[in-house]
Amino acid sequence: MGPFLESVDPKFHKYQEKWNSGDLSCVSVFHKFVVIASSRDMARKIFNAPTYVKPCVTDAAHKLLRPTNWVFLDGQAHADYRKGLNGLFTRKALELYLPSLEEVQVKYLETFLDVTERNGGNAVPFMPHFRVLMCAVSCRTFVGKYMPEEMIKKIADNHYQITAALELVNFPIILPFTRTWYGKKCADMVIEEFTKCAAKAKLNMLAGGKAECIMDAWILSMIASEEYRKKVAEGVEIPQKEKPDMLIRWFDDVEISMTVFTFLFASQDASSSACTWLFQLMADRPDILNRVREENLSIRCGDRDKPLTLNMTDNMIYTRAVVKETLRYRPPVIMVPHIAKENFSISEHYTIPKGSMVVPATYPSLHDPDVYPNPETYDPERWITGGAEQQCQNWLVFGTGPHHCIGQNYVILNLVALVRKASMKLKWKHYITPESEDIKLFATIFPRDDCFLTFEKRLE
Ligand code: HEM
Repeated sequence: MGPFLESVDPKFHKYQEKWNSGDLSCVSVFHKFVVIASSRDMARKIFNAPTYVKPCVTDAAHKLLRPTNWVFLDGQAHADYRKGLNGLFTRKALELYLPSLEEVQVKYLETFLDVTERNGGNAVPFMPHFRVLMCAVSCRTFVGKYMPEEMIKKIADNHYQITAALELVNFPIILPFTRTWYGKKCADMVIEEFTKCAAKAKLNMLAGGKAECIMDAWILSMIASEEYRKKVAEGVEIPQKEKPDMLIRWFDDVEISMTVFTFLFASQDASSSACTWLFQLMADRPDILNRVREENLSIRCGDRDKPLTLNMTDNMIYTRAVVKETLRYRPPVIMVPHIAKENFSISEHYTIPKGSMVVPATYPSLHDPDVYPNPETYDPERWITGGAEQQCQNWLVFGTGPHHCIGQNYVILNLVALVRKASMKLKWKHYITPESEDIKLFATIFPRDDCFLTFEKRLE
């Protein structure tokens, strides 16, 4: 029962103890045998062993995301489905979403001023506000303006319940009024909302509307594939250059909704975690924040309101280093649960039994002193003049192998754009408490005190 209670209320230092106990360690939780891999090589072996393991997120995820969801596909079926989604995260696609992303960031950053004012200038925990900001940015990027504004706060709040339902190992059936039960209700609500958005997006794209979000881009790609197939069936000669890059089938509204929901599900906690640490670290290190601000003013020739382009972000060397160092120093996803489909001989001495949960950890690789000297020091410079950029094997922030994070370029863009905008528009102060540096686990990691901040407008 002890390990089960620990998995319901996980403690970061308990995981650290496990990682430090050896490359592989194990624990029995309730009805599951769990193997934890802490070294870089063991973790990579698991991420790259699709014949033996598949991701299982957590027990409850199947119930919440629904068993037919694409993320539970395995092997070739997964690779094929994913190929149809890759186009939604290319440079060309990100360029489409960038103006809306910036617009939402500006709007929600301004609400931070109201929060401080409403609280009489006193610091309050900002983690919940960062969650709303990230939810708003994600929703606009994923489903555009098809979703009413008032739904955003509701979805952010509901998503919190979904995350709460995702203990590593849950009671096997959903009992009424438990966290899993509330989580399932919330997930169903979001899927229903996104289904309505898919229907609206189809109407808009079929009427020749301009693509502004992921749903639009995906539907345009479906339309292009349908038109191509129709022409081929009619015997029309089509030059190779007019053939769509990727031919995909027509997806119904619920399928679109469930897939886009996986993007929200995968991004909401991790992005909120990264955002919270980013604001905390920047407040604690004004020297670094000033450099970010100076870099951005120089790139936009002193015009704080010049719209952002991808070319500009390519030149934000220091700002990108700040984001990468934040993700290394406080990686939002510290482990990625998998399930063993077969007996898996992970080393000469040990075979993981079929049916076990197998959990590669990312944190130890990202804090390996041989690879990132002084790993407990937050030092963006290591990405510029140090050798951090070359240490690809240890960069497990977004996993690796067939299920590596599909949203990584998008989220780095989002964070770069955010810290850049905030550095030019706002000043913020961190009220350090004894728990500010403690790591709290809530699916991802957060400062235990939820980050007490105040914001004021930057006038110069
Ligand atoms: C800081 C933010 C994020 C972090 C740290 C993060 C991290 C991860 C990690 C560690 C995995 C597992 C990779 C593996 O098994 O090898 C993953 C998978 C995934 N992520 Fe992210 N992620 C972030 C943001 C996002 C965003 C914004 C999206 C959506 C746009 C997204 C979509 C996904 C999806 C769909 C998967 C599953 C991919 C598959 O199974 O093929 N993530 N992410």
